[in-house]
Amino acid sequence: MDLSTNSEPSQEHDTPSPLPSISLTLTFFTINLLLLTWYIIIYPYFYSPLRHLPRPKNEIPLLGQFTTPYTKPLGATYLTWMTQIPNKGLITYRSFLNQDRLLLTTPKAIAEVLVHNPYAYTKHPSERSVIRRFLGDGLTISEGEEHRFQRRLMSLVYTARAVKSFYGMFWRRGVYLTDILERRLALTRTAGGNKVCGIEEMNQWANRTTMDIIGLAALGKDFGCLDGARNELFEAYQEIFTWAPEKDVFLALNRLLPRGLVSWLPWRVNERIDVTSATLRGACRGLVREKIEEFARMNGEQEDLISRTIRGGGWEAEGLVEQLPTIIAAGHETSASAFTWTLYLLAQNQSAQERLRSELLDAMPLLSEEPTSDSLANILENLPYLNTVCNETLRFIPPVPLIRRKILAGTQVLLCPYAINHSPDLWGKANNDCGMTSNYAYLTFSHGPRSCIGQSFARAELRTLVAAFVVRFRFQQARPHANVVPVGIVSVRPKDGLYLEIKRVKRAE
Ligand code: HEM
Repeated sequence: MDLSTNSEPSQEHDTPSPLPSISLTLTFFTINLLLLTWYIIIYPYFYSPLRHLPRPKNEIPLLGQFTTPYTKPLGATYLTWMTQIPNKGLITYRSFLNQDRLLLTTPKAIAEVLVHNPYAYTKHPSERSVIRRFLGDGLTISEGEEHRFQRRLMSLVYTARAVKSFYGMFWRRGVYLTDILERRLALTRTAGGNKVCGIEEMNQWANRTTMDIIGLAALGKDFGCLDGARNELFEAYQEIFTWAPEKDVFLALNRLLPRGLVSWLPWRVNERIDVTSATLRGACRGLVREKIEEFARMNGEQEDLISRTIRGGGWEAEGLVEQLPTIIAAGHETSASAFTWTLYLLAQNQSAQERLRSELLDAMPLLSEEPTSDSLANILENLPYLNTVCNETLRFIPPVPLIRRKILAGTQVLLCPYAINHSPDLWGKANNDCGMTSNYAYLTFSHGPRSCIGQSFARAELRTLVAAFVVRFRFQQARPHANVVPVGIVSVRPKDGLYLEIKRVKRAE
């Protein structure tokens, strides 16, 4: 008996035919290929309603336009397009895999999105999901009625009166920073004999200062960052906001792939986000709990932002936990950026620095040893050159590089503060012709119901820190030929730091 022939039929029965699985796989690939062909080629080139709008030339098929070369300020490419491509308020371009983008270029277009229909143009879903992963459900990502409600409650807290009451604290922190730097200078002098100046990386000092300030303003709590105390909250924010190429890839993938998919990828960036956001949430939960207990103990008499918020009513403890990471993030990172870039521009322009110093030194006798918030506000808000320097820096290098909104099946609408703030059409073409032609020519703090709620706070903080620094130190760029490039995720920082050579201004001056 031939056993081998007997066994053959049973083998045929046991092994399933590969045909169904092959055809399933083929169907899967064909559907995906068709979908990709539709989204990447047919829709953008033949159906997109944006396809007839003005657009830049030299697009690379599938790769689209590269808008962030990292050798120029973020937004420089948009500015070039705005000045070179004739348009009536809208320029379109294709990004990676031919995703449509829409750049707004005129006051009318900006007003339509930010002021007339702010809730129709929602924040982009990918941006919201990334911010939610990092910072929770704060004001920056709420929409519609929920946003209106939260904004109304929070506006009661960021009043002009509240901001004025912080001037004394801003000043003390500014002076504290300069005291620390002066002590470091003294050490350099001892070590280096006659050396009378030192080199400091100012962006990290700016971050430490504004983090301590937001801790005191929001919670009445000194985070001790200027003293070099280890602070897990500060470290988590630094990790989030420090630019790295892989973070740009992460953000790009979030815009490209279905929401949630990127967070599944076994990738270091995902692991770090989980760790840092858990740290932030944990720390903020603890801080809110402490604050609520203190509020009850002290009959709600404190004047910090969270105490005022609790006093105003309308929030559950969990709601405050959701808001706090955003308040701290929005309240310190952008301010540090503004302070850093002001120092950078003053280091570039020594005559402006001297002029500012002399205005401040003339005003200083009016200040007592321990000036009150009211006296500081009265003096600093009325110094013309100080305010010009701060306004101009905020215009010239706006800390928030891009404002994004959504229309049409996820198409991104882009408003670029850098490009708008520099537009020759909106600011005049020649030096003697400069001046804002429209309120919307200044986009640093955005406009409308979603504009920066902390604008007055940020302006007061900046003018006070700049004043405290400039009266104490004369400074210049330590590496005069270094190309200091603004890069960033949420706000722009100098890519390789800002190294300043600082020198104590003589006391008699
Ligand atoms: C120079 C410093 C600052 C700049 C340039 C700045 C800029 C901006 C911009 C452009 C927006 C709109 C973003 C968008 O719509 O996508 C915004 C929103 C916001 N900012 Fe600021 N900001 C600064 C400082 C601050 C400070 C100090 C705080 C708080 C203490 C703050 C809190 C917020 C909040 C909570 C929002 C969200 C508002 C909403 O969606 O209703 N910002 N900021």
